Amino acid sequence: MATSTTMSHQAIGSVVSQRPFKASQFLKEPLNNVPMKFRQKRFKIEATASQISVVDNTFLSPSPSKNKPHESKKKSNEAALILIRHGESLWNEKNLFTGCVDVPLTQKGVGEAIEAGKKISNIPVDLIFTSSLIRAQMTAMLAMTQHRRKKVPIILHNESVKAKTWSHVFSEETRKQSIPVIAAWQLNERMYGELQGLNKKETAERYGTQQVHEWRRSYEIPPPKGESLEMCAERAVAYFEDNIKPELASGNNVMIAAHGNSLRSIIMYLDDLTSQEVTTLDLSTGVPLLYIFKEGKFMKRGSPVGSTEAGVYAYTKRLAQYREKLDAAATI
Ligand SMILES: O=C(O)[C@H](O)COP(=O)(O)O
Repeated sequence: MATSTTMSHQAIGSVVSQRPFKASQFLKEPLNNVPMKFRQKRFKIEATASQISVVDNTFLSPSPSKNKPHESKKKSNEAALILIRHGESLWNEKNLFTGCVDVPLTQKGVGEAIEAGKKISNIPVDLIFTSSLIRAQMTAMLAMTQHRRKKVPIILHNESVKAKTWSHVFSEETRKQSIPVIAAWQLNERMYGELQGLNKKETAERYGTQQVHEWRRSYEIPPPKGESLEMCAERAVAYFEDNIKPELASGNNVMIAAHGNSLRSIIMYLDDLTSQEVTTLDLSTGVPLLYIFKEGKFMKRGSPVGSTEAGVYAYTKRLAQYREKLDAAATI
């Protein structure tokens, strides 16, 4: 790995990962299931005895004394996974390379997040993962305002013992009506290096369209002093494997609100795309994608194709039942 790569990862880590975020129950699965391309350079993330899971919170557990909150949960044979790229940001609007610069949504982006929320309003969500960047967090929160289940998304603060203790919720009933939101820097946009803040069109005029296209869409080629998609995948896919997949395997339905490139790397992993195929994968802002995780496999159930909900997703039997329950509750 090039020196600049290592430095860029360290730089990101030192800024945003001062928090404890692992627990023994979520530490790595064997690497056997991880494709070779992600295996070799996988991040080594160690836990200390005092560290806790990203989801180690009593939200999903009836008893705060239990260390493994999910063990008591009835295992389901399938779980929904929703991926959403954030809505338009102020720098998307200005056509600037953004990367890890923390820029909020435009008004259009707010609208896109709300529309995305309408499209997933009948899909169950037990847990939300976002990047540490505000545009992804705004998108997740705005989308959830549209959800028919009306649970309250609550950001977990596990960065220190005090932050965790002071944000504790003491009512089990209230916890049941909440959705834990876990913010993770590993889901951040790729670090765009020395392109951050530059205009995309002007950069293409200066360095050539082909060069800029390779920086933006190739798998291996990093932008100057930034992360290639491959480097972005090292942390985003490792985080997915270590923290999100076990939740899906436990039957928890998960939404991830993140970024064009961190999600491209995760989709490459889910769909088993080659480094060539991923070059043509481009995600629109604010468009949710649905996967079903079943028997260890991810099945893409589609993305919105029209404004009518029936055309949005191919429902599974379980999702259809969830939808029926929401309809029944609405008519009481
Ligand atoms: O960081 C950015 O500039 C965008 O969010 C993603 O940009 P890209 O489409 O150039 O990868």
